[in-house]
Amino acid sequence: MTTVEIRVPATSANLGPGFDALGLALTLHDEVEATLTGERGVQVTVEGEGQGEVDLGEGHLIVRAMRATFDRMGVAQPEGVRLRCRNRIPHARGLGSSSAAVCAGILAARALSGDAGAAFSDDAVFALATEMEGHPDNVAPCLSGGLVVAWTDHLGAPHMVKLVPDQRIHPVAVVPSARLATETARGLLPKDVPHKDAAFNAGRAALLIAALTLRPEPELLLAATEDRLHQPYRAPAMRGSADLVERLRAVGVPAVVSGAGPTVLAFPSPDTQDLIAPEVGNDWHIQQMDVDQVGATVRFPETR
Ligand SMILES: Nc1ncnc2c1ncn2[C@@H]1O[C@H](COP(=O)(O)OP(=O)(O)O)[C@@H](O)[C@H]1O
Ligand SMILES: N[C@@H](CCOP(=O)(O)O)C(=O)O
Repeated sequence: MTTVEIRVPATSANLGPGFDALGLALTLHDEVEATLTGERGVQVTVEGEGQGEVDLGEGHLIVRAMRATFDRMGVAQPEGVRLRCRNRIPHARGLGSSSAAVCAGILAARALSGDAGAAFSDDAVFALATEMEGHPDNVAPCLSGGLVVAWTDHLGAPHMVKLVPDQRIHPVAVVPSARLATETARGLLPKDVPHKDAAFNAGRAALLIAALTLRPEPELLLAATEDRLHQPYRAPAMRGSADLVERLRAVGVPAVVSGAGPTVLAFPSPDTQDLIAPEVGNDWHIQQMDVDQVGATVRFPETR
């Protein structure tokens, strides 16, 4: 039996104006222990988020990502796979749970594949994860940590540049009990947007990089986190999140919808961090985070 332990972070995509382009890795992690058992069949146990909800067989997202990776590497599918999942990233809240699961499966399969795994590059991992999950703005920070600019070239290949946010950036996630599937939220977007809104977002996204890495002052972050490309169109499906973003911004706390929502991500300063709780209702959970600078990790446990 060979076992590998994978740790993958939550991610917040878009960050307001950086729709499908910017993402931040957060210090909230899922842990997966993956074992090739040598016996036939798939065994999955889940503790925490998704327990009692996700498929425990071949339909489990991590199993599917492992299978896709063995196929892509040209490695025979193993007889048996056992997964022990300890999940902390809430599902369907805009914190990149599906991206974390896909990255965990691909990294596990690579680590368990000897020479074929060693030949499977980090770029190949990034490409397969993006192909499976669809959002390089989640996948890239999940794999690399930090603040990431991600894009896809004319051939469809994803690329990333990792940046280090200023040490004064301490994101706060405000997570509702309500869920919204990313696919549903994407369905609300229009086919075309006005040119002036695209220009508005281009300027704000560029400013956001400057504000997050060099000048994390509240006034700059407030301007830099404005968005006209996705949040307004998705607001009817997450009225509570849209209202909370508006209330937080009104009291001077830069706030955005995290990913496709409905979690709200805020960037308070030491002066404004106490202003968040009074704006938040009972069925929301406030989680103080930090930026995960490391990204996904792979570790072989010591054999006894
Ligand atoms: N750790 C996991 N194990 C199995 N399935 C998962 C895991 N994380 C996410 N998923 C699947 O992905 C779905 C959420 O994906 P999605 O709608 O893209 O939201 P999110 O913003 O959380 O990524 C879950 O409902 C579940 O089916
Ligand atoms: N850019 C994507 C990001 C989706 O992130 P998720 O964490 O909600 O899956 C989008 O906005 O659709």
